[in-house]
Amino acid sequence: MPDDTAPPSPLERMPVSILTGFLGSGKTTLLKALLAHPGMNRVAVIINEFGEIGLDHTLIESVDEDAILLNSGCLCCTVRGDLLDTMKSLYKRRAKGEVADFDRIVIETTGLADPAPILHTMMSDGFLVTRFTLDGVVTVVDAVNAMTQFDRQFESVKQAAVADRVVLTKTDLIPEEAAQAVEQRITAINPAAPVLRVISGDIDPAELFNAGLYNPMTKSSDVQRWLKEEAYRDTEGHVYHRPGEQEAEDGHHHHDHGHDHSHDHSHDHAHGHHHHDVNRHDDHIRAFCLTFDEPFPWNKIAPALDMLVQTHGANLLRMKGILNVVEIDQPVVVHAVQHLFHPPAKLDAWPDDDRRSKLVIIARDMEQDQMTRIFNSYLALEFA
Ligand SMILES: Nc1nc2c(ncn2[C@@H]2O[C@H](COP(=O)(O)OP(=O)(O)OP(=O)(O)O)[C@@H](O)[C@H]2O)c(=O)[nH]1
Repeated sequence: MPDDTAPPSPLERMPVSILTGFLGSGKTTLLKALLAHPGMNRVAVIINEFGEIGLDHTLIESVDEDAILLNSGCLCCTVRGDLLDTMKSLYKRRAKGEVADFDRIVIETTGLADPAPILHTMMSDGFLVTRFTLDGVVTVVDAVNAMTQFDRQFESVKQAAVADRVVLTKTDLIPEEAAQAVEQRITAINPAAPVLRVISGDIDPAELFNAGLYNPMTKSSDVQRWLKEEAYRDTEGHVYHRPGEQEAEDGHHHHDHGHDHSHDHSHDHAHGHHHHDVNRHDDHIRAFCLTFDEPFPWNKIAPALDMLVQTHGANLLRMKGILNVVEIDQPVVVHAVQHLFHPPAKLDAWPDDDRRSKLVIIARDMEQDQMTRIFNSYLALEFA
């Protein structure tokens, strides 16, 4: 009996594109616009969400039922096994004709994801490497917030550094000189990647995809170091913020572990070291969902959200929500990225029977109960 999942010839390997970028940078907006192009109907999308509910799933209205939402945590850490399994199973089901045919996979990572482990997975798993080819990494950078993010969030620097293409969004919201300064900074991090200015996802998919084989040798040296670090971290599990780690004159980290961990991947998930890796990017980051049973009067919810963003914007990395508003028949969707609050938008219909308002928040140094208290106090305020 022929094996219909046998590896194809190298040139027939299926391209996989990684879409990454910091929280709220515009990945979903870009993907939604890309999927509307005629040539993009044979794409399988894998979306990962960070948090209790995958709100993006409801926000990407045009994704068909073959789109896949992994919802068990952050793609680069806890969902890693699932990602491999998902890609394998998708490939096999396609070969058997059980799912719609597709000829490309796009993986949209959570905004907090460190893409390096995903890249490493793609390059080191035997099944994947013989069936898929990593077409390229598209990193979406938000021109409004990029400078602050590069200063404060090392992940955003990593995301820019691994990019094959950088999509610079929201340049419509800042002066030209500011946009150029961001472009220069991205180019300094990643001299090889073209920086494409894209307003609200308006770009031809051909400019982003078919970027050629992903080759770590063409990346800047930092990326190579990170990938090696990832391979090392895979087997050790607790390397990254090791106390006592020294930065040597040659710029490399020295770890005083005294023996080589890089040879053995076989125990990768077999021991307990990975457990504390869950959402470890930053121990100060919390993702949670606030749920509200009763519809909000608009003159309560609008000022409360505004105050939240004004007073806690620096720690409010990302907020998005679906709101049930008394005066409005349709659900209202809100987004905030730190201090930047995007205009609320009405959805045509609720995604399901659940009519509760939900706010998904990714915050730094704020616990859910603290956020709930603050938000409730803002809701209780009387405005003239
Ligand atoms: N003005 C302007 N707004 C944009 C542009 N691109 C995206 N946005 C807005 O930015 C907000 C966040 O965009 P999303 O596409 O949800 O960002 P994301 O990267 O998917 O967010 P996460 O899934 O939370 O990581 C939305 O309100 C978009 O409408 C742009 O080029 N210009």
